[in-house]
Amino acid sequence: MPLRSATFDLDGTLVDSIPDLAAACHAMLAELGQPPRTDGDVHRFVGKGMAVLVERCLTWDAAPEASLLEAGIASFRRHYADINGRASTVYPGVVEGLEAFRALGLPLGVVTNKPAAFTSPLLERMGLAGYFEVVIAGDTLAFKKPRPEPLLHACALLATEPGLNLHVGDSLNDIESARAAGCPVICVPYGYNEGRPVDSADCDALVSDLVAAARWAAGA
Ligand SMILES: O=C(O)COP(=O)(O)O
Repeated sequence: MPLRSATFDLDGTLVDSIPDLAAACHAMLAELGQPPRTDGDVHRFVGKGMAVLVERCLTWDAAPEASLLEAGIASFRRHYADINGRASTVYPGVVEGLEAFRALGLPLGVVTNKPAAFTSPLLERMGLAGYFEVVIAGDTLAFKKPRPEPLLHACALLATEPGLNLHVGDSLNDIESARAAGCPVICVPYGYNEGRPVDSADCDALVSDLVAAARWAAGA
């Protein structure tokens, strides 16, 4: 059966947001007088939403105290609101790929673990907002990827069945969420997978970029 819609992960799939996420982490840690992290650490820590990113930055021998974590989240929010989109870039092939998906007549959505307060501003600043009919952020629902709910909600809003919605992501969070929701899922290899290379065995296909993803969708 031909596909009826497609959804996309944001960080690591559409946009390389590590420079801004890392800058906000550096500013937060400095403000709280905590040991610094490298950009490489932040690259490994991104994936399960903002609170987990901050918690991982603050975890050395043990998890941070609740009050420190709370202060870290508040500080990160303030800094990232300022920085979000400044040094982030759209990956090569994304605009051409989204145009190709659109040419297939598929309505498109974003399903990200990024909080809503940062998702729409980033899509706007990157010039991508107009491609998407539906945006499900990390705090739109009570559950994030790898739970299936965000993708199921996107499918309902896109008026499609999960089995006919292709999800395109960069990580095991995307793959597990799609598998649990019953969506076909393909991955790009250039994003963030919490420090591991994404494995072609786990998804329906590993494609070099979104142009190749649209070619795969056309043949599905
Ligand atoms: O905010 C995160 O942790 C990751 O966001 P993503 O789901 O767009 O990769």
